Amino acid sequence: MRRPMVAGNWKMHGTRASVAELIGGLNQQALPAEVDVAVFPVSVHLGQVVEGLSGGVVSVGAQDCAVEPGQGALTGEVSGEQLRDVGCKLVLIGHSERRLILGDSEEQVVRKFVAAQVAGLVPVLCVGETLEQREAGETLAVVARQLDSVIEALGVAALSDAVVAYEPVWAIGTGLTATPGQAQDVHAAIRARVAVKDANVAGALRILYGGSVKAVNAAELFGMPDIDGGLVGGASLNADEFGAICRAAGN
Ligand SMILES: O=C[C@H](O)COP(=O)(O)O
Repeated sequence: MRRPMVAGNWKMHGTRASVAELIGGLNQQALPAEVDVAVFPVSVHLGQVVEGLSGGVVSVGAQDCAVEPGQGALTGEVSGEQLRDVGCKLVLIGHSERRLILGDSEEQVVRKFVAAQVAGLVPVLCVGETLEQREAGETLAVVARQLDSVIEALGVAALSDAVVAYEPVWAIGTGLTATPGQAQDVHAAIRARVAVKDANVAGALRILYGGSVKAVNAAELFGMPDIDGGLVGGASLNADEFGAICRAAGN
């Protein structure tokens, strides 16, 4: 039985004041004990969020980490160890905005995945196709390639301490959500691909769906057999909405 997870990616949003308000709202939510809940603020707000979230019910993660471990001459980057040091438990790796806008290559994604695990962080590996790729019938091939980069470099066992997030790029921030059936098909394909290497790792692997998840569509998506929760962008900036999505994962 996989434990559901709901993760809120705050992306490049927030000021100290608005983050304080969001923390206050999150602390008032009744969150289901059977769901792992995490939020991913911008790095300059990590300390504030770690300190502000009471009771340790909500884990804190970072949106990216450096390809190199430890400390060194890498201007502008933050290492996995530094993220751990401020209280992070998880880190997003290979979000499509980093791949497509900021130029993260497959090689960098793998190096960041390694750096995260070396630092003791749980990597949340993001995969997903663009609209053009979906329309060309390439969805499963694209997702398989992104998954295989990690499996081929590190072995399938690396996924036993990781989470995968399927995020169709065309559904991110657009209000367009993959139907539960469309999402389930890709999630099942991801699990099957991992199962070819190791059925136990595949069975235990949590695969989150991301792309315009909201309180109104969360329960239906999370009700699919291979969807183990969500990676939520815009809707995670509203504590009440995010709380409702977390509760939908617990039902
Ligand atoms: O990381 C989160 C995803 O990019 C989804 O964002 P969204 O919920 O705003 O569509």
